Amino acid sequence: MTTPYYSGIPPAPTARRYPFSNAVNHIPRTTPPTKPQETPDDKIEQKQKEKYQKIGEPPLPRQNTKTIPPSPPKVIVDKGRASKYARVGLLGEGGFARVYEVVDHKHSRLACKVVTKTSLKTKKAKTKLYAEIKIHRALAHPNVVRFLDCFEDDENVYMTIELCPNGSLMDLLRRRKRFTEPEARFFMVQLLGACHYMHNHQVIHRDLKLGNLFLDSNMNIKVGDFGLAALIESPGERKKTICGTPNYIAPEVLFDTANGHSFEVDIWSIGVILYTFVIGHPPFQTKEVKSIYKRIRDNQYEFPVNRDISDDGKQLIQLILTPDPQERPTLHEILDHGFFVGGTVPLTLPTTIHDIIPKFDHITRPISTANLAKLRRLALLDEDQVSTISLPVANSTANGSKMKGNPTAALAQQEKEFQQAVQPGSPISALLKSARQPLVMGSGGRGESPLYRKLQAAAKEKRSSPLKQRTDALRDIEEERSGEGRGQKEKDYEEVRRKELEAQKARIVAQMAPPKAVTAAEFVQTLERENVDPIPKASREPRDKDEKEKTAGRDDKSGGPVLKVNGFDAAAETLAAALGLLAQGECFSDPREEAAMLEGRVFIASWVDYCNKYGMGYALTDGTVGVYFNDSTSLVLSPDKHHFDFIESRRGGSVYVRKYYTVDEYPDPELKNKVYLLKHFEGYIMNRLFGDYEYCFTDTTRTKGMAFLQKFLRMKNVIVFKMSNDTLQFNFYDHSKMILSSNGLVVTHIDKHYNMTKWKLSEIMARALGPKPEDPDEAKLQQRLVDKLKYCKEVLLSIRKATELTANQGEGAELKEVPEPAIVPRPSKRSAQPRA
Ligand SMILES: Nc1ncnc2c1ncn2[C@@H]1O[C@H](COP(=O)(O)OP(=O)(O)OP(=O)(O)O)[C@@H](O)[C@H]1O
Repeated sequence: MTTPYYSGIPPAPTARRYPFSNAVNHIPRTTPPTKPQETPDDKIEQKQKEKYQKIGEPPLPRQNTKTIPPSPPKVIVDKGRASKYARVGLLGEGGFARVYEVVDHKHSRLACKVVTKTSLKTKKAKTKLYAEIKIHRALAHPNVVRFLDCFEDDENVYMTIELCPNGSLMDLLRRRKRFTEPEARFFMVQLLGACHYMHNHQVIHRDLKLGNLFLDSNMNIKVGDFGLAALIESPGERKKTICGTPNYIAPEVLFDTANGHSFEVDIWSIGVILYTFVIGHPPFQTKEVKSIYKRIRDNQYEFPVNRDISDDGKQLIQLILTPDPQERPTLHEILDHGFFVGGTVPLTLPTTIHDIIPKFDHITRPISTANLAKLRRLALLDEDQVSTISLPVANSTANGSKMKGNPTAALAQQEKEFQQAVQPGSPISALLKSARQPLVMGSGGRGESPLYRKLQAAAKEKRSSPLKQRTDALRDIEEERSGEGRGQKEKDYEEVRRKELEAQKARIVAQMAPPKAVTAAEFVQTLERENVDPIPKASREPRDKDEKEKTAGRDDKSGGPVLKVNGFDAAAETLAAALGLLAQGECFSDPREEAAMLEGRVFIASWVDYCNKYGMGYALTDGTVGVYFNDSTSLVLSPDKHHFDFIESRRGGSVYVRKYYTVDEYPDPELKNKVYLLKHFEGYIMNRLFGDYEYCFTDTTRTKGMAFLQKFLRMKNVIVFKMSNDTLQFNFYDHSKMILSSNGLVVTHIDKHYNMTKWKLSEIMARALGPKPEDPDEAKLQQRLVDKLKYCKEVLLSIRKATELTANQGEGAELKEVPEPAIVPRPSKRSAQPRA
């Protein structure tokens, strides 16, 4: 960590984020002007720039000179292909482009990068665009943002690319502060896979950083932004351009300009990224760019003592952040490090990691080993083919004809076209035409570079591996070459995910469910046949004095704490306050919201109403299954299916007493029938109702104190559940749901297609007060959220009124006479049947 490899004073920071001068082999090596770009480092750099300007030092790498471009048309038309894209929302903005979500004629959601033609006047801007199209469109890997097409109209150039709806890892890190090591392993394997693919195809990314790692809908990494990427044309070729983002730049880029740099710069950035994942900020970060460079030169960084990082993790970071590029580990050496092979590796990550620190206690060592192997395969890490002539995909010209002649002639032709296309005044169409030509490389590959040798050695090792493994790999490579590979990989990925989830579900069901899934009618028949009449209609007599004393307020196997119940009032008041302010044009806010956002994960995922005989059964999102029996007692089975809590309400539902047992051992024989029913409910719900929703997970760490249903109430448009965790859930009969947690401060909305969004109440109110979103879907959702909140408030106020009227009449299903609120959010198009 403190071994300086480069000596001397760091050069004046003339390092500019050249987008392209060395990015493609046949592009001129002139120094383009600086490029405006937004990154998390910009603030620091801007300040630093001002300072340098005052003291007469050279400018910093990038400048912020942003102008707001006009919006592209609502319907973007690719005249050449007669395709249309409806613009539905702005995803983000860089220094170079604005990125929109668009929908094509097949209703596929894509991202569309829009660059205004007015910003493409300079040779530098044209060069960057050329590089981005040329290199990016030639790459096809499951962990690289897919480049789809590019076209122009009078105002703009458009690049359609794969949509990454979960933002970038920088956004995620900002929310989460840092990631757990299992998450870091998952992300790293995918990043290593993408990098392995790029390097095998002679591409150096040169700007790997959290802001350029995007997340698809399944939280898989997709490397994007190839504006600084470069091709290594001939063996041992070194790049000389100083480029990158300060925190992530390798020392040889800054301090060894004479020798230049190569693939190892990406490996350095991977080390910075790993450190950032687990520590929460980049290793060399300081307020001033100059001191970042100094720290990079001196290899000066440390592991904060208050961060819990494994020895393997530390060691791997130290190995990667080796100043001498030749000493850095290869991508495979990184993967084979103990950090990966000895640690917990999840196969997938849930989208809930945006807000919640995931737990991986259920992943055993053998599962981790299997997951790592699967992840490696899915990231194509075990394929070592080295491309020396041309990249795949770009094998036809813009007009569809095949590239003819030898590579040298083709290269010369491209160079000529490029030179003409980037001249000031030359039309953008000429640039695009040239950029869409297949990417042609000089012959020779990377035969003499150390990295190439290492890759060859790895490939040789692979060739000597067992026949089947080799055959599988070859088959995959074949698929990839035939153009179906990528689709197939994605299918494989989905398949693995599906199988994993099915296996998980099967494991749970196998433990407790009856051997055969029963239909609702069979279920009732079975109980009748076996003469089970487990639920006394009247509440059970209170336990004897001794038992009460033994159990009340205790938190051990036989007795639990007395729980106090909050009514519906708190949420009603919160909503009334927020909506009242909204009516007056003012915005609601509450300082507790931030912390409250971490709550609200556990709610009802599925339910079944057998109140005509036994009670209400339900499964929670964390894997808990409960039954709220007609006698107002409840049994809740833990997600590990081995423990249960028995809960009785006292004093008309104002307190609850909870006792903890295991399904094999409980003292009260009277519980036998209820446990029997609980198991049946569990089998029924898990087999037939419980879905593979993104918001569901299995919290096997919770073996007692599970959340439980306290009250429920059916109304014309909705069934309302009140949970013990201060959550109120409104399930509308069109299958949409509103979940109010932390007494209404956090609102979770699930639409009828099971898409979940989670909001602070103040966020919804602020949006309602702001301008109407351009995106019609977003505007619709915004209105719907406010309407539904109004409805929920009316329901809660009605309940309060009814409760006052029927005071002392009991709880839960007894509250039948609640008047229907006057306003109804949206009439249900489907039949008013609950899910059961
Ligand atoms: N494929 C994508 N899916 C979803 N959002 C994206 C995608 N690509 C980019 N974005 C969003 O758009 C923003 C700008 O994109 P990007 O960084 O590629 O633009 P740029 O102008 O080329 O950047 P730079 O200034 O680094 O050159 C990103 O920060 C991200 O929020």
